[in-house]
Amino acid sequence: MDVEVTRSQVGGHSRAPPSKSYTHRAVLAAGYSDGATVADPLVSADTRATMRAVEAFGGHVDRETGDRRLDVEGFDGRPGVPADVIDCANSGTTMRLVTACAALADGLTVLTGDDSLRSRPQGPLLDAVEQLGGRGESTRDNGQAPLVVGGGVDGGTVSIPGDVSSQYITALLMAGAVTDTGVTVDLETELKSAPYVDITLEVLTEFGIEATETADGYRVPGGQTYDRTEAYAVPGDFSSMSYLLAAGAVAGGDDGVVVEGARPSAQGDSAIVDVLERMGADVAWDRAAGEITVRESALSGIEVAVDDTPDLLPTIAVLGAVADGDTRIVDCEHVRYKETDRVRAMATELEKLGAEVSEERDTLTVHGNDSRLRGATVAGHDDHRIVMALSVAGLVAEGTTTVEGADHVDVSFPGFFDALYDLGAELEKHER
Ligand SMILES: O=C(O)C1=C[C@@H](OP(=O)(O)O)[C@@H](O)[C@H](O)C1
Ligand SMILES: C=C(OP(=O)(O)O)C(=O)O
Repeated sequence: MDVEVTRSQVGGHSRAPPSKSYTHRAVLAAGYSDGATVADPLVSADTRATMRAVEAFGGHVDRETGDRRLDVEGFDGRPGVPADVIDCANSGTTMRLVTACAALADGLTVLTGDDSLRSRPQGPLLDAVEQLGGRGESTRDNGQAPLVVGGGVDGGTVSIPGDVSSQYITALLMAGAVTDTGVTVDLETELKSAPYVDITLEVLTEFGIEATETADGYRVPGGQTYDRTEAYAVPGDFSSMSYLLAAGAVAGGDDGVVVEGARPSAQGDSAIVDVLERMGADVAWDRAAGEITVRESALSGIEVAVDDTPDLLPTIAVLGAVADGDTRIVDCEHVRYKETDRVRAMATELEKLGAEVSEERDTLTVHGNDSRLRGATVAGHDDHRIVMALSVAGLVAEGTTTVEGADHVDVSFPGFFDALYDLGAELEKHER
């Protein structure tokens, strides 16, 4: 599907979808337990991949209750050996979290995914599994999926880089809790995307699991049991919210956009509020009500480090393309290891819309541009975040912007275009 977005104003209330990161963790934590309910989950292509994995390990996810609740029967600590390969589709989180889980099983698990996921780095996590005495192999011997994992690991100490993906640490902590001796993770380099490990620690606590930060990394004691009696409620997703908030800041008029479901949580991507404020946007977060209001404002370029918030890069790049002066997005090398190289993809596509952009390995600079963005046909790079960010740019670009491959929003925000349309955006979907 392609989507044509015509320059238009937006306004009104919109509800943030539930958090992808919390949903993945809650569904898998429920899988490790003897059963639990996840309330207000995100049901999207990525979280469905994690549900499939829980089922492959011997659990069951009852989706009959619809989008409001998932009743998960667990595989009760140790996963069974799957009867078939596990297809993680486009979801890096699923592949990493499931790799460490599969290392607990007595037999072998084969994990694969789509073209994008089969090109993302898994090597450091496979090494970690081997350091724990398990088997962690890439079938092509290139550190990428398909993977073969197993060996019934029982705990130990691993050294792992912190600057490729925090999901490796999340994976090891979640699996480590049910090993005999626990897992100590020593970080070889500074941790990027650190707030995602905070999300993990929060969810682990909610499922009765103890894990702590140490001087060199993290430690989870073994012999623990995942347990949750009350339904676990998933908060709203700040990465998804960033597109709605950016839409309000660039095209929201005087009334602006109000995003509901913005309850404070461990999500680092709530930094989007601060970024908007620093760029000069009229933005206010009522934390008690869980509502963020943003009105259209003249924006100025700033420097933003995205070491903790990689998923905000496409949104900030679009804000930078509309702002006066340069926006420098620094500390962004790890954003190249996502569904696509998002630094390169945003540079390429914003240039098609008339923005001036320069790219270094660790920095993306969007130069202030007096002339307006102009509508063009842009590629979505089979990446939900690129599609959503470019669609927001389409709200301000002169004329019409066609975003190709727009169906990829299903990965994290299936209702994205409906939400934008309901806010008043002029857009048309075209099946290819
Ligand atoms: O753990 C998570 O839920 C995530 C961690 C981040 O990845 P990295 O840790 O690989 O940067 C983030 O980009 C991804 O969207 C979700
Ligand atoms: C990178 C992302 O997710 P994952 O790593 O789970 O594919 C994302 O949602 O932007």
